[in-house]
Amino acid sequence: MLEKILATKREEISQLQLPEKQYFPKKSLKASLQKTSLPLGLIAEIKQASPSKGVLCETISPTAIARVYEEGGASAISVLTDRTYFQGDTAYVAEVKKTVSLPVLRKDFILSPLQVEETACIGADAMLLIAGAMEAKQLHELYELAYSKGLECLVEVHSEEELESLLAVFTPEVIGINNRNLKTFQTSVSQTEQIAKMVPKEALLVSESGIHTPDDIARVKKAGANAVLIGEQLMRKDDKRQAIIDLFSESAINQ
Ligand SMILES: O=C(O)c1ccccc1NCC(=O)[C@H](O)[C@H](O)COP(=O)(O)O
Repeated sequence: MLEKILATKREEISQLQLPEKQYFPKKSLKASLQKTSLPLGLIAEIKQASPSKGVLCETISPTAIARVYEEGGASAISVLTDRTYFQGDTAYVAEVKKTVSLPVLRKDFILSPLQVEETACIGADAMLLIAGAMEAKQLHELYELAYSKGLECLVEVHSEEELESLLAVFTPEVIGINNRNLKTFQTSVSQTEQIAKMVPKEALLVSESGIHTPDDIARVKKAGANAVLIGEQLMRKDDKRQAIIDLFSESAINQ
């Protein structure tokens, strides 16, 4: 699946024109995740559809969702900007930035320096880089370019091998372990439990995908995660604020 998405993305990049630059106060993803009021940091995701689950919500208001996520205690908002597979939009980033004071992570398949430029133009604070999408050396170049433009990166791995290749080149400040197998689409927090041991202590660790219960959160926290990235579980709920309260119930997580 990742190959199919990346092929579409390469096609889009060949047509990409930079939008007008949007200016917003910068917010640090890493700092915000470190000073959470919840038992661990929460990157709450705005995602209308996905390749694995199809359409999650017929219509969405990214600004209304972002406001509720902020009220619920999220540390950052992840905004899907890919249109083809996730029904996202690059315009959502600025809309969310105008609405909340949290850092905004642009979630897309970033493969080229031009997309890094675009990410800075649309007003994001941070962007995703996927280790499985390119060589570690190329990822490092995009990472350095992003930081030179004031953007932080969430660097995502799906396996021990990917993390090993990455660490041979550099140690990202924020590392995500994605619990979703991109071939089968199955998710399991045991991915985080397995790979977290290899994450250097100086990196901030985010467990991503397939987090649906307080027990999932308790397990990844115990494995060493500093934060979680949650999409579907929140997007499917009408009362997203209550959904955050239910997921992060202290007693369930700390038992
Ligand atoms: O969500 C998918 O189906 C998907 C398929 C292929 C590549 C990426 C995909 N998702 C991107 C994500 O990383 C998730 O949206 C994010 O981690 C949240 O996951 P979830 O809480 O399971 O919605």
